[in-house]
Amino acid sequence: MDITPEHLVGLFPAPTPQDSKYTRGVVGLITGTQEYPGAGILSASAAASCGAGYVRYSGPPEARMALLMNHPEIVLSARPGQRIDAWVVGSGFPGLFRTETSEDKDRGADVISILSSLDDMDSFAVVDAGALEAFAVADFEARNCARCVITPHQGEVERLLHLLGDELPAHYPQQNRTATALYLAQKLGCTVVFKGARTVVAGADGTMFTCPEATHWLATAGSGDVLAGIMGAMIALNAAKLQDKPEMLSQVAAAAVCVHSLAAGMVSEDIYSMHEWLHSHESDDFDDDEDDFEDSDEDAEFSKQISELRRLMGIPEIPDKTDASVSLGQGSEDIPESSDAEASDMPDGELTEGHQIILMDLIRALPHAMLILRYTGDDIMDTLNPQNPDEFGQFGGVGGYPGFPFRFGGPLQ
Ligand SMILES: NC(=O)C1=CN([C@@H]2O[C@H](COP(=O)(O)OP(=O)(O)OC[C@H]3O[C@@H](n4cnc5c(N)ncnc54)[C@H](O)[C@@H]3O)[C@@H](O)[C@H]2O)[C@@H](O)CC1
Ligand SMILES: Nc1ncnc2c1ncn2[C@@H]1O[C@H](COP(=O)(O)OP(=O)(O)O)[C@@H](O)[C@H]1O
Repeated sequence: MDITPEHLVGLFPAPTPQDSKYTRGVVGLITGTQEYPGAGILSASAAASCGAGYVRYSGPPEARMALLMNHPEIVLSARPGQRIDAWVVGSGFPGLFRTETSEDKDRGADVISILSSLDDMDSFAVVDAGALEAFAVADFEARNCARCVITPHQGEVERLLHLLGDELPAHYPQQNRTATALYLAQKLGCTVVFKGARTVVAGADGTMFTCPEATHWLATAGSGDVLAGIMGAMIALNAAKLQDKPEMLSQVAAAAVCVHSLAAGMVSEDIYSMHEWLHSHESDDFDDDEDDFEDSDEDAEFSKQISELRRLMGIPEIPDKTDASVSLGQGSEDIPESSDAEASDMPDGELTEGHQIILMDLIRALPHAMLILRYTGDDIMDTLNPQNPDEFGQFGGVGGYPGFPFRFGGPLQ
């Protein structure tokens, strides 16, 4: 099924008086190696910026130093046996046992140990990049696999199948990504996030989610590491729910893909598809009680945040199709020329209360995810408009977003 905006509702719970840093999701990351310290920085920054209550990190000294400078809230130790809701392992590992330093090799061994004890520790894991090898070397029990989300790209799917001494059955068309993801999910008994322009997510129980096609500006080194961190944080935030309903793991993984892709759309200003997606699924569930939003301070704050997000998303400009095609940047050439019939198909720029609730959830995660993507996305920005870098002046509002933390050297320009 398509993942819809409604699937994101409730996945970013706001803190309550009963909460502590431990109840708001503890993420542990073993990511980054001497060769790829950046993957550690990107994944851990993403996890810390996506609302997790507590982030612990283990990686090479360069990554630890950068994280200390930019995210002093991250604790620089993550080991087997610690109480962690969601692990993120493997980003920046060329392979668990093909790392260069003895420290990295020790961390590879830690990854195996962690993945082997997920069920005993009530933990979940996002298994990325080099850690995918664990499935070939360790004899995981099904109960542990069920707690894993693996995040391979095409090359890693092929490599993993090769390591497993397997190949796709002949009747699986090479290009059928959905069938491939499902095959792997059922073979390994885990959730598979098969990354690509249109990422597909398959649960071992046969659940399938297709995510909206992401902006192609995401095709840049490091964006998968950011996704792993966002996903770890979202799983940790929802760990209590997932203990009761483990079948939700594929939904949370797919929702993380959406947050990543929405943030990338905003960062690259390729926002037309995101806008369309948010408007593509009307929800009747929220329309009944219009008084909910009236006459309260929360209402005022809510409206302020919604207006800000609408502004960032360019929503006010959408009703005028001509303006929209000018302002939305890459992808806007797909918007058809004006005609009454086509105009009626355009989003009308109005948000229903259902949409507003969804956006409220997104507001909690997106600005932070955007910042992380901005950090990885210097190349995106440079490539996007090499002639006129000042064009991004209009995006300066992002830097001034309420509560937006100015990390990594200040606001966006
Ligand atoms: N700054 C950093 O620290 C970066 C770290 N990275 C991490 O470093 C590790 C290795 O990344 P590399 O970029 O060296 O190699 P990859 O693991 O991305 O690629 C390994 C092999 O897979 C193939 N491949 C990659 N993407 C493919 C696709 N979409 N379809 C088909 N084949 C594909 C490549 O040709 C290559 O042979 C990964 O763990 C990754 O998480 C990368 O994210 C790059 C940036
Ligand atoms: N052409 C594309 N269009 C949209 N999204 C893409 C495209 N190519 C890659 N992506 C997304 O970018 C991310 C790349 O991750 P990955 O391949 O692991 O790269 P890296 O290891 O360098 O981080 C994934 O989330 C993937 O879905």
